[in-house]
Amino acid sequence: MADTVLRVEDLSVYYYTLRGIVRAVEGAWLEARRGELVAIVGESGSGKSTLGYSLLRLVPPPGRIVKGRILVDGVDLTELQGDELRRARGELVSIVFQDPFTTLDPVRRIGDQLLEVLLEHGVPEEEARGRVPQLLESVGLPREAARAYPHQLSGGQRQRVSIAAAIALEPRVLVADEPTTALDVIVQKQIMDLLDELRRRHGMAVVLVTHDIALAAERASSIAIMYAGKIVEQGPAEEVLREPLHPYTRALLDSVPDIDNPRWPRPIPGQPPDLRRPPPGCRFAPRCPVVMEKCRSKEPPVVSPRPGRKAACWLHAP
Ligand SMILES: Nc1ncnc2c1ncn2[C@@H]1O[C@H](COP(=O)(O)OP(=O)(O)OP(=O)(O)O)[C@@H](O)[C@H]1O
Ligand code: NI
Repeated sequence: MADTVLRVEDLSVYYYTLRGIVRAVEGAWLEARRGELVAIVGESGSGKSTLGYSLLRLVPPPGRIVKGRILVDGVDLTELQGDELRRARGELVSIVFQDPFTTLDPVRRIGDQLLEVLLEHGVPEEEARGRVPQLLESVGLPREAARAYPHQLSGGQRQRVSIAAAIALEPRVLVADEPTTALDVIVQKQIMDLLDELRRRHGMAVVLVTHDIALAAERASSIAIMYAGKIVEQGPAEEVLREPLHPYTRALLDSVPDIDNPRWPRPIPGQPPDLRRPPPGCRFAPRCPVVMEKCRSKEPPVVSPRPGRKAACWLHAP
């Protein structure tokens, strides 16, 4: 599609630990269109953050991208090096973390930190100085916040500053890894509202990494479901939630309390696999209520049984 700004193709990311190779992301695929919010949803340890960091080539050691392509506006990030990569981080794709201190330096004033982001990307000094107050205002902070140190701000205000830093260069894609998990509910809503507003204003795609399917349901236009390192399904949010294609998506939906669903939440039986020794075939096969013989030996292909929807499941494969 013409307005696709992010396309992840066949991406695998492994951690080479002393105790074995953790196949944290395997053959992942993902798409985001201009201005849309894509939520990556999955249980803890399913590889959501690893996938999110990969989009900036920021996988921490001993992690490494072992294969695949990450196309942002047609530029393959996996091929960039040095200065090109540094420029792409910020100008093409940027990230907001759960803990704003990951981005903010506790001993430097907010304004200086934002200024530095602009200067590092070649914005002339005078222009950059003029942009700092605008940036603060665009994230709902007073321009006086420039003189503050991070510890003088509340958690929500600090998250606004890290969002300001992330959008300073107007990236095409903003990855937000559990950006509101550390905040109380009211502030959580304000930060999500801010992300929505910035996304609409700049036409930027937001990739929201979250374990919270209710948050995804409320905010996302598109949902990608991740299980044990694999994207198992992606499609328009309402369709995925109303009529999931993958048995894991259904199990995940049944496992969360839902006021519209009179049934008691049913936890998914069994445990996710050890990613050092994932099962052959479909990784969900050992827990799947509708497993078939071939699921245990052959990896399901990614198919598109309906326009706009994709799933990796033998139920829908020819
Ligand atoms: N630095 C690391 N070294 C080794 N293994 C790692 C490292 N970081 C993550 N992993 C492993 O990679 C897998 C995916 O982890 P990841 O943090 O990406 O999952 P997640 O879906 O973001 O989980 P959570 O919801 O708990 O944040 C897990 O098995 C995890 O133990
Ligand atoms: Ni995570």
